[in-house]
This record gives sequence, C-alpha cells and structure tokens, in this order.
Amino acid sequence: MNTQNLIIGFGKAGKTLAADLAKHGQQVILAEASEQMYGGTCINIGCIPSKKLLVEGEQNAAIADKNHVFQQAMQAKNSLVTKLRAANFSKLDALDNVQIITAKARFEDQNTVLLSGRDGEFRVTAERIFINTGSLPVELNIPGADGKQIYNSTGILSLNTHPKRLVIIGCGYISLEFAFMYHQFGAKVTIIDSGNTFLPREDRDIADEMTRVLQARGVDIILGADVKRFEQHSNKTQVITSQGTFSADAVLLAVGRRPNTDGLALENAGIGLTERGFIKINSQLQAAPHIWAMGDVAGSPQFTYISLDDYRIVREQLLGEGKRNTQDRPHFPTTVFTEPPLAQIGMTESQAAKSGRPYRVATLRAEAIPKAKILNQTDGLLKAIIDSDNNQILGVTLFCAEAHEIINLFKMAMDHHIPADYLKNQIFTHPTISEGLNDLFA
Ligand SMILES: Cc1cc2nc3c(=O)[nH]c(=O)nc-3n(C[C@H](O)[C@H](O)[C@H](O)COP(=O)(O)OP(=O)(O)OC[C@H]3O[C@@H](n4cnc5c(N)ncnc54)[C@H](O)[C@@H]3O)c2cc1C
Ligand SMILES: NC(=O)c1ccc[n+]([C@@H]2O[C@H](COP(=O)([O-])OP(=O)(O)OC[C@H]3O[C@@H](n4cnc5c(N)ncnc54)[C@H](O)[C@@H]3O)[C@@H](O)[C@H]2O)c1
Repeated sequence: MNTQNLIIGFGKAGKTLAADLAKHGQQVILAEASEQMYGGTCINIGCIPSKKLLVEGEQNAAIADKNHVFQQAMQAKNSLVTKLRAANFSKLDALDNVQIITAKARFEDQNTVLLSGRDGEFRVTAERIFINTGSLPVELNIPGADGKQIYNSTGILSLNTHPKRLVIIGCGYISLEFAFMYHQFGAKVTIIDSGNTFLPREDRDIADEMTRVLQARGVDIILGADVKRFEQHSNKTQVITSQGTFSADAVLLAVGRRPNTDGLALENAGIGLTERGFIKINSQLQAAPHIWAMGDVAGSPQFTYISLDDYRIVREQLLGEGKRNTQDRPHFPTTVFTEPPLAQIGMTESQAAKSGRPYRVATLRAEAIPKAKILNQTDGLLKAIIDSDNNQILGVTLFCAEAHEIINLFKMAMDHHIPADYLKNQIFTHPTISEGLNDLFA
C-alpha cells in the first residue's frame, strides 16, 4: 500500500492532523494498535474517564452507600467512554481520504512500516510519517509488583470491586486526582512517595494548604519512603516500605509515564531517542525530514492540550506558513483536578526568587470570596507573582473552586502582557470566584 501520510497512533495530535490533511485533499492512513483505544489515551484511559469518575463522586458525596456510588460512577464512566470512542472512530472513518487500520506499527525502513493486526499484515510505504504513540505507566521493578491487587491508572479506572483501603505510590497528578476520587468513593487513602518534599514544584504555602485539605479528608501522606516489596496475604496486600508497612485492598502505582516506543523498531528508520527514551526531535517536531513525532512520545509535556498544540506546529509546516515551533509556548496553564482544583501558569514564588528579578507576591485566601461561601468550597489559596518594575504578571497559582476554568484567562493576559492593574479594576460578574481577582490584584 502507498500513501501520502501515515499516522501511527490515534492520539489527540494524530487524529486532529488526520482530519485536517484529509479535508485538504490528502490521503491518510491512520494505524491504531487497539480497537479499545480509538481516540487515544485521553478518551479511553486518561482525562475523560478520570474526570467523569471524579465528578460522579463529588455529585453523589451525600449518598451514604459508597459501594452504590462507586458502581454507578463506573457505569456512567463506561457509558461515556464507549460513546466517545465510537464518535472518535466515526468522525475519521466518515472522511473519504482517511483509512483507519487497527494494527500495531513497526518500521522496516525510513519510508516503510509494517502494520500487523486483526485483519492481517499490511506493508505501507508513506511519503510522510507521523508518530503519535503516547506513553505508558512506569512500572516498579520490585518483588510483588505483579500482584493481583496492584494496578496502574488504567486498571484502577476499571476496578470491579469497591476498595476499602487504597494505597497510592507516587504523589503527582494521577496520585492526587485518584486520592480525591477514591476518598469520595469511601476508601481510606494513603499516599506514599519516595521524595522528601510534598509537591516539590509548588510554593510551600500552596503545598501546605493541599496537605491540610487532604488530611482533613483523612488522607495520609507518607514522604521519603522507599517501597521495598508487596506481599499478598489472603485478600489484602501489604506495602512494605522504609517508613513502615501499609495494608490495602487495592494499590495504585502512579510514578510517572514513559514514552511508548515499544515494538516500533525506530532504529530501522534511523530515528534517535533521548536519554529518557523519548523520540529525538527538533523544535518543529521532526525526527527526520519526512518523519514527525507528536505528543507524549516526543517528550512534550504530558497533557492532551499540548499534544493538540504539537499538531498545530506540524500543521503549520504542512498547510500553513511554518511559523510555529516548540519554543514559542513558554508558559501554558496546568490543572490538577483535586477538590478544589490546583491550577497554575508561569512562575511560582520560589522560581521568581531564583530568577533574581524584582517581584511582589499577592495572596488571597479562597474563603474571602463570597462565591466560595455560596459553594461551600472555602478551602484554598490564590496567589499571583508580579514584576514590581513593570507590573507584568509573572505567574499565577489558583487553588480554589473553578480554578481550572479561571486559569485560562491568565494564558491570554500573560501572552498579551495585560498588566496586573488591569485585573484590579476589571469588571467581573457577581457572585463568581473570578471577581476575587479584583482583590487578589488590589
Ligand atoms: C489517568 C490519566 C489522566 C489524565 N488526565 C489528564 C487531564 O486531565 N488533562 C490532560 O491534559 N492530560 C491528562 N492526561 C495526560 C494525557 O492523557 C496524555 O498526555 C495524552 O493523552 C497524550 O496524547 P498523545 O497524543 O501523546 O497520544 P495518546 O492519546 O496516548 O495516543 C497514542 C495512541 O497510539 C497507540 N499506539 C501505541 N503504539 C502503537 C503502535 N506501535 N502502532 C499503532 N498504534 C500505537 C495507542 O494505542 C494509543 O491509542 C492524563 C493521563 C492519564 C493516564
Ligand atoms: N490533570 C492533568 O492534566 C493530568 C492528570 C493526570 C496525569 N497527567 C499527566 O500524566 C503524567 C503522569 O502522571 P503521574 O502522576 O504518573 O506522574 P508525575 O510525574 O506527575 O508524578 C510521579 C510521582 O511519583 C513519584 N515517584 C517516582 N518514583 C517513585 C517510587 N519509586 N516510589 C514512590 N514514588 C515515586 C514522584 O516523586 C512523583 O511524585 C503527569 O506528569 C501529567 O503530565 C495530567
């Protein structure tokens, strides 16, 4: 088979590029390893199912029968994911110029890829190849890690039995979100991390507030713990660490995600890897003049919207003026979907201190905002770092209700150099959390 464009992986960048190229009259073959993964990680085993479970848990917090809440939430999540997966498939399948082949890709040379799947083997020769194969959970190479109650994020998203005690190894994005989720499902949650500092990238006042919020929910946080092994005893797993032994009926491993280059045989195409195993690319995401990598596998920050932005960079080269590259997104917002959510953009206070530039810090407790009281969500802290010479916003951390929505305003404000004074006097609707920005920037 010959094609102009072969896209490997149905991730955010790949599927968006496939549709765009096809609409511009180009031929596209999209290879996806699994029919359970049409739409990629986000739709099937990432953002969407995790946020659906979080919302189901929050909305049903008052219901005492937590097993019921858990089972209902799983059903609602499964139903949503099934619909979205089908919609993702149909949207591309409906395009005349796109052929989806459910098969695993393996490079034979710079232009030839062997696709092996349920319908047999296809040798595809392509003018251009785009690799969008995502990432996989990092595994722990310690005794007992293959135990039946040890899960990664994919497994824990589809638990059949309601856990009473959940131990989470790692304290990053996945850990925090699942800690809140399973707390809402009535589990006693313990977080164990090898690092000595809780949320090392955050300022201490924000990390302390998150600690307080977690502890108020009965979540235990164990830091500086070396996890030595897991032991299965009847229907319980013992997590043996340098800081003691913890008992669980489910253990979540959330210690990071590694690039998924498994089985691609990239060496056959002369494609190099970085020290950490990501595909080596230039600032326009090229691994070779006719081969691009996008999303998690390219070492881009592991977010769906960054994979989408990688698509924009590649699209600009193929269909636009080629002006975009990975260097022109210096700051972008992030959100950990805890309760309240923790959203951030730009510098933290400690980064500003290290930068040596003059700055001032503005803080506001969430409880000072009337809408937080209406919502009964008075936990949290808002924080802004402002250049004291020119009044530019250097960074914002919002740990409060609606933070995940409001943070997007600051991407615009910072990109367009809107000064801090503007927010002090901006007219906001009332009662809203965002009107608190008048006070934060006052
Ligand atoms: C639990 C969880 C929650 C998350 N929550 C968020 C969130 O709230 N917000 C956010 O922005 N990000 C979130 N992320 C991160 C986000 O999901 C990823 O960064 C994003 O999905 C990566 O997309 P991608 O385009 O790199 O590829 P992916 O979406 O990972 O797609 C890669 C595809 O390639 C396929 N594939 C792999 N190898 C081959 C091969 N050899 N041949 C053919 N096909 C292959 C895979 O089956 C897969 O479908 C979350 C991740 C997880 C795990
Ligand atoms: N809301 C979101 O945008 C969202 C949600 C989930 C995941 N994600 C993306 O997925 C990525 C992966 O998430 P993650 O939580 O797996 O990784 P992470 O990098 O966010 O956190 C990993 C944690 O594991 C700890 N750790 C590493 N090795 C350990 C060990 N041996 N023992 C104990 N602790 C150990 C680290 O100290 C760290 O706290 C995130 O970095 C993020 O980019 C995003």
